[in-house]
Amino acid sequence: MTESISSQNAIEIAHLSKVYAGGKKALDDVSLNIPRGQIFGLLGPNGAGKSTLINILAGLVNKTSGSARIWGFDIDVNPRNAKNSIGIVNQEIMFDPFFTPFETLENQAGFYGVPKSERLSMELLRAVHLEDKANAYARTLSGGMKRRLMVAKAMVHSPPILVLDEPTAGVDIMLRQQLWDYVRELNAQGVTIVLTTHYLEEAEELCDRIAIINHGRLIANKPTRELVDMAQEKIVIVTVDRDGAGLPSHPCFDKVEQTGERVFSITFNKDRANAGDVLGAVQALGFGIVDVATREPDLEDVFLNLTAAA
Ligand SMILES: Nc1ncnc2c1ncn2[C@@H]1O[C@H](COP(=O)(O)OP(=O)(O)OP(=O)(O)O)[C@@H](O)[C@H]1O
Repeated sequence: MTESISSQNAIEIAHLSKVYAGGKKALDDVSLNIPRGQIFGLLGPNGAGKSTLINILAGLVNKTSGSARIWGFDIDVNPRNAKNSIGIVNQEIMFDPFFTPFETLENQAGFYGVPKSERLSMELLRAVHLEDKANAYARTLSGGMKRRLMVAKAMVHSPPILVLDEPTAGVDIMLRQQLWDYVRELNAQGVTIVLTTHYLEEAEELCDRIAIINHGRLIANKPTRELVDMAQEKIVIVTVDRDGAGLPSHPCFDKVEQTGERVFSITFNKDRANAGDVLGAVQALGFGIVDVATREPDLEDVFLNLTAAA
């Protein structure tokens, strides 16, 4: 494979648009660079366009306009090299149920032209904790096992980029953790990981950088920490010293919720007030404060704010 000389980016997407037959605009002028060596999260609500983007990179959907380069290879000019540079785990589970996991990986390696002596089928099965199922029929595997087999299948040609489209949907928590351990391990070995997930907590924990797509448009693309810091809302939870008909409104409060007996969860905007202002306001309304806790905003808050505003 001719090594690309172009840049430090694993994937470069410029002005990518997709209009499906029937007129649905699934991607609208998306430009996005995914740096090499990262775990990159692509988030967005249902129908935002994430799968369309990934399927264009996989060569499964034709773009309407724009360009994309994978490991420096333009998907139009050099489709074969582009395809060889990426392994994709789709949302749907796709393999022949009559082959064993070992045969499934061997067949896939053959499809990519990997010589027999260079195949890694058993190593891959071991890595995804399926070595004891190597010779079972794939149709007898559980949902979580099938998904892990899909990940192994995407890695048979040792691509420098692994894309996981909702890889943990329907996978229980323990297996999800094992899958992420493997993904982290691959990343530590230098594989660039791109994943879409609905689990914001997971994205926050795993990803170096996160892009958010909404209605086919890119609405954010930042290091995870910066994105989380964008949350404008903060929450103070106060326990007051007496029963009342609830806390009256106050200019400092964006939202007040009673979450327990004498316990109120008060949301405020960190640009307009601080926790001291909020507590002062509670006291000024005639309540004594017995206890205080704060909750930091997380990615879910940012996500909801951004997608609601867009
Ligand atoms: N083959 C198709 N023909 C017409 N419209 C399509 C097709 N595939 C997807 N769409 C539409 O394009 C939009 C984007 O869909 P896409 O599957 O890319 O979103 P997504 O972000 O992956 O959603 P999800 O998280 O639910 O998988 C949706 O409105 C969808 O209905």
